[in-house]
Amino acid sequence: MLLEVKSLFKSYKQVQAVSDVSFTLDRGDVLSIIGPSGSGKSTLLKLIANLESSSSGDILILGESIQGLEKKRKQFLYQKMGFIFQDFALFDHMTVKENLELAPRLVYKKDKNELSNETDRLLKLVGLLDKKDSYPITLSGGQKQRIAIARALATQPEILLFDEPTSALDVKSIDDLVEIILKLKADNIGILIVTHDLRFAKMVSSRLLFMKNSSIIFSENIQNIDNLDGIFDDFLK
Ligand SMILES: Nc1ncnc2c1ncn2[C@@H]1O[C@H](COP(=O)(O)OP(=O)(O)OP(=O)(O)O)[C@@H](O)[C@H]1O
Repeated sequence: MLLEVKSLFKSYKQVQAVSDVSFTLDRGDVLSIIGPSGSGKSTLLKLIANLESSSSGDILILGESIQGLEKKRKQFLYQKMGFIFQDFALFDHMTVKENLELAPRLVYKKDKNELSNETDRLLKLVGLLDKKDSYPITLSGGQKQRIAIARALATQPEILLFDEPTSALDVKSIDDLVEIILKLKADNIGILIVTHDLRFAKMVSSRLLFMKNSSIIFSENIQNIDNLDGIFDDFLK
């Protein structure tokens, strides 16, 4: 199992943001967490990405609990996880190539040739090899996101986390994103997506988790969901 979330809780003073959330993510799974605003989706993603600490519960990466681990082992496990932020978080003063090569250069100490070959491979995967020497400011929202995906892949993660990936995209860019996610799924990467976008979730997911009032109230494999829109209408009531 790539990722296992066990009875996770998070509260902020009076607010219970995440209550008793459990699920698993396996290789080649695309899991979308859907829910109304304030239901706890972003908090859950932050807990998984180690950007916030939980009040209780456990997270296992590649079968290993992250609790009480020594720093190096924890770092190693978190390197298995790539995060694509809603605002993409690219470094504007660096070219696309420099953005992609920063982390692998620091983490894996690869030489220039190796880095350059890997950069070309990743940029081909996201269809943007011709933007290698461009600066992020010259790219469209959809292109920035594809670069953010390539950058996340540069450290060879097995799990990818996406926060609201379609929020800044036009229809064509969403179609491109769907294609990339399905390629990554076929490469056996486990993908967790937080989204409001049911149409998109339907196109990429193998399983949907519906979150409401800080808990997962319903989880179903996509092939078992016939009338998705009907379910969602009921769910939002
Ligand atoms: N840093 C914080 N301090 C206090 N309360 C917070 C904090 N972050 C989130 N919350 C609260 O936790 C609850 C869940 O918020 P969260 O952002 O996880 O929801 P969400 O489902 O991601 O919403 P949206 O779809 O609008 O982004 C909300 O009531 C929110 O106000």
